[in-house]
Amino acid sequence: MKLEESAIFEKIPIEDTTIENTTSLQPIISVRNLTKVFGQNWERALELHSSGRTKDEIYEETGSTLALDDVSFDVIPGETFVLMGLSGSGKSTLLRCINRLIEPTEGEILLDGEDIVGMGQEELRETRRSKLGMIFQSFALLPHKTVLDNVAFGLEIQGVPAEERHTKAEEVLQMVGLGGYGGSMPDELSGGMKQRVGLARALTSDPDILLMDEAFSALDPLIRRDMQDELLDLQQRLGKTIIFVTHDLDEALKLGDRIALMKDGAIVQVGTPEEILTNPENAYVEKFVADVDLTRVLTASEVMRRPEPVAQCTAGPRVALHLMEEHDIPGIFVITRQRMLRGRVTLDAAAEAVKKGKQLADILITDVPIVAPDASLSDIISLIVESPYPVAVVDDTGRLRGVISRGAILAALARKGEDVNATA
Ligand SMILES: Nc1ncnc2c1ncn2[C@@H]1O[C@H](COP(=O)(O)OP(=O)(O)OP(=O)(O)O)[C@@H](O)[C@H]1O
Repeated sequence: MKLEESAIFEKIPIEDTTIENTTSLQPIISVRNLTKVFGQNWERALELHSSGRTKDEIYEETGSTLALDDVSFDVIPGETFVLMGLSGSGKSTLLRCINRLIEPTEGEILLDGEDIVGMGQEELRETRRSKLGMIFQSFALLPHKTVLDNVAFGLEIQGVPAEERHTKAEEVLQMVGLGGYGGSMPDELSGGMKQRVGLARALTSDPDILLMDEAFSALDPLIRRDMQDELLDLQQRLGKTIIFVTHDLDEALKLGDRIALMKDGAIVQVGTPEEILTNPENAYVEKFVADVDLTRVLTASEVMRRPEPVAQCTAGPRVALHLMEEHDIPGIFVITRQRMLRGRVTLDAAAEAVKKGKQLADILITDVPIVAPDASLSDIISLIVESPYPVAVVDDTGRLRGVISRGAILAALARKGEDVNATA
């Protein structure tokens, strides 16, 4: 009898929580065949490229650098899309082409269907202002202005009156956890706080898209982790589309709904963190992800068993006992009519209850450990190992999504390990 089978449930419609619904949405950004050559001799560089020369050969002959090589991808509204790759792979160039801080050599970048590459200066300025916010690694704060004025600077340039822009700036400072710091000067702040100011500044004009270039790379590891959590939280609250550049795989796996891995100016794979890890499309990706600790990537929802039948708490001990005997299992979870998890009943306790005429409620074990579907395995593994019973995975509306036992963890790790090895 397997421990993970000790839960039976009524058929609960399982809603897939992946981004499957969003794939039918129109992309907010579509990059098509984007190429960037730095240097005068770009036409010759492109000729050499189409005749099969490498980036280094092209540079040797022309002095020009092929920084982006026919890049195409879509970004879906509300997702965090991470551009990841080693130094020099073209991440920053790609990000800066999106707001045209760098002019692409060839290709299209559609923002909500409009090609930013073809825009004139006025239209470009308006698009940048209303749709795009940028956050830099170096914070790029104005040292002689207060935090409030730094945050309000974009609005000041647009001619927004002082009172209105300060009210807005104060509001976004609150949003990033810096309420009350408006009067401080940038050099009075820690690195993490400075980057919060950078984030606030980008949010003042309420852009749809945030472009973040190695935004947390200059921060100490602990502060960096805090900022990543803060960004995930903000993202959940505000639903912005984020394009996030990083060379750090852990950061990419933590923040990305999808990740594009870049090499020599080209995208070598786009996929969810799980896809990149468990299904690397080529040897380069495989090598890139070889040392990843799977427990930090897998979440509770990927390891849990999806529940099948449920015992309602109105059912009584006789029904519970019947279900357990019928399915040859030692225990069941019990839920209310609203599908909230109430607790767990063991076979022995149910038999006892029937004998003594007790009710189901009298024998419920209610301190069943509960974890959230998106909890990482590394955070919950000790809880699961120490729990005498399977742990319940419950979403934030209280719905029981599944159960995890010790065996399920080992099975999931073995499965993922096999998947990774099978592609080797
Ligand atoms: N202004 C420039 N002039 C000439 N070459 C450039 C320029 N900016 C970038 N490059 C070159 O383009 C290529 C891609 O650089 P890019 O900065 O986009 O890479 P990256 O992946 O962001 O790396 P890093 O993390 O080091 O910034 C590199 O070969 C780089 O040397």
